[in-house]
Amino acid sequence: MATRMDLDGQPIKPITICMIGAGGFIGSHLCEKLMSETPHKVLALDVYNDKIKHLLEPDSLPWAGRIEFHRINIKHDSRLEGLIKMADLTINLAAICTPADYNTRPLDTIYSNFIDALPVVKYCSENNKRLIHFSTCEVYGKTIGCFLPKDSPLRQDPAYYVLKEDDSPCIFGPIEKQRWSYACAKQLIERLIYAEGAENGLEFTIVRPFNWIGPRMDFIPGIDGPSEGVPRVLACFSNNLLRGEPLKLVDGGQSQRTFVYIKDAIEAVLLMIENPQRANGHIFNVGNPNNEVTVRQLAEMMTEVYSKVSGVPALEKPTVDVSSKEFYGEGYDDSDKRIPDMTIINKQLGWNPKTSLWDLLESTLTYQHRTYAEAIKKSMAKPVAS
Ligand SMILES: NC(=O)c1ccc[n+]([C@@H]2O[C@H](COP(=O)([O-])OP(=O)(O)OC[C@H]3O[C@@H](n4cnc5c(N)ncnc54)[C@H](O)[C@@H]3O)[C@@H](O)[C@H]2O)c1
Ligand SMILES: O=c1ccn([C@@H]2O[C@H](COP(=O)(O)OP(=O)(O)O[C@H]3OC[C@@H](O)[C@H](O)[C@H]3O)[C@@H](O)[C@H]2O)c(=O)[nH]1
Repeated sequence: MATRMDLDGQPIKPITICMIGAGGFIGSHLCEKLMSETPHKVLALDVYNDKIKHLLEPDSLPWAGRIEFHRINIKHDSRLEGLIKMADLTINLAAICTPADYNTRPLDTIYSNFIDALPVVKYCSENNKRLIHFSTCEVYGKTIGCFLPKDSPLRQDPAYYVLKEDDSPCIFGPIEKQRWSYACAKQLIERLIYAEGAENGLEFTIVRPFNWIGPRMDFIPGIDGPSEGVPRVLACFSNNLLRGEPLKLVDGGQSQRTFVYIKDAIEAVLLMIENPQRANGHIFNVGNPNNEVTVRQLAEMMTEVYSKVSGVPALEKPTVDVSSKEFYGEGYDDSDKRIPDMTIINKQLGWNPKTSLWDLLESTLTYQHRTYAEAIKKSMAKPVAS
């Protein structure tokens, strides 16, 4: 492998990375990238490893010996500090991060996103280890614009909706809207990491992902996850399409999101890993401001793309409305609009997303169809036990 150079033309030394939550959606793509394109070593920590099995076996893989899986629940495992000490850099991805859990399992959500992340921050700070922590775009909460009258022309002004790391406020709903338990826990851990940097010199980078999507995201209920489970929107809509059911639009599907292809976003993370002098002390939005749609438009586009890649004609009525109370239960609330400002990541790392929403849906839904269509067909053919 040729020596890799950083953005300042300096050779990059191979490092050891302790990756917590390496078996999840983002972790699996990051491990794949690090193994196939870099000389770095990964200590992969998670309670599951299904999504990285293809990187761990067999022993003949070109990167054998550079990735080690440790089945660890960071809530209670004394091996955590030792593994952080063995590494040059820790990346913490571990979290409960599906909205269906925020209002129905608020305690688990708060513990997972704040309490369980505390020892990781502490061990990094005490042992002078660099930390890349995964936060979320949800820390911005709602836009200022959504509080303006519906017909206010200011709603069209980017100053009222574009989300900037060093400028935008974090606006959450009332405590009884437990949806915000996740955003609030993430905000507090960000503040703690920032304070460790300010008071104790911790070298940190905080990542705020804006709806990264692609293959291996979450699970398909009843196939590789619980039948009653509610994953994030990509997997919910994929599941509906695979089963030939209408896609459920929560509260009319009016909320807006920007989606970025996981493979584009992983490039940004690699730049952070390999350019510490440019990434340390920063909070980065990582998203694609050009890929904005309402959830309704996302449903329509996914329906069209799925029909193209699978050859299965779309339903006459491809969507159905459902209330958030019915779909998520009491205490749900929503972010209205999420457009990332890209100034800081552009300036520090020169990163820009590349893939259009149509293209990323085409490759992702091709993957979903290939991976799940047969299994769904079989499961639907089975008689239901009475
Ligand atoms: N995917 C996105 O668009 C997105 C958006 C915003 C924020 N994030 C953040 O990025 C991170 C990764 O997200 P993801 O999409 O890969 O989610 P994911 O659920 O696929 O991955 C999280 C992984 O952490 C592991 N984990 C959770 N608790 C653990 C524990 N106690 N001990 C060990 N492992 C544990 C899980 O088993 C899982 O494999 C999360 O912190 C999430 O909040 C993701
Ligand atoms: O079947 C569905 C699922 C979801 N939705 C809607 O689709 C939108 C997106 O839902 P997602 O499940 O992807 O989750 P959100 O974008 O709201 O939050 C996510 O954002 C950033 C991360 O921190 C987390 O991964 C998650 O909190 C929401 O408005 C939701 O109400 C539907 O209309 N139908």
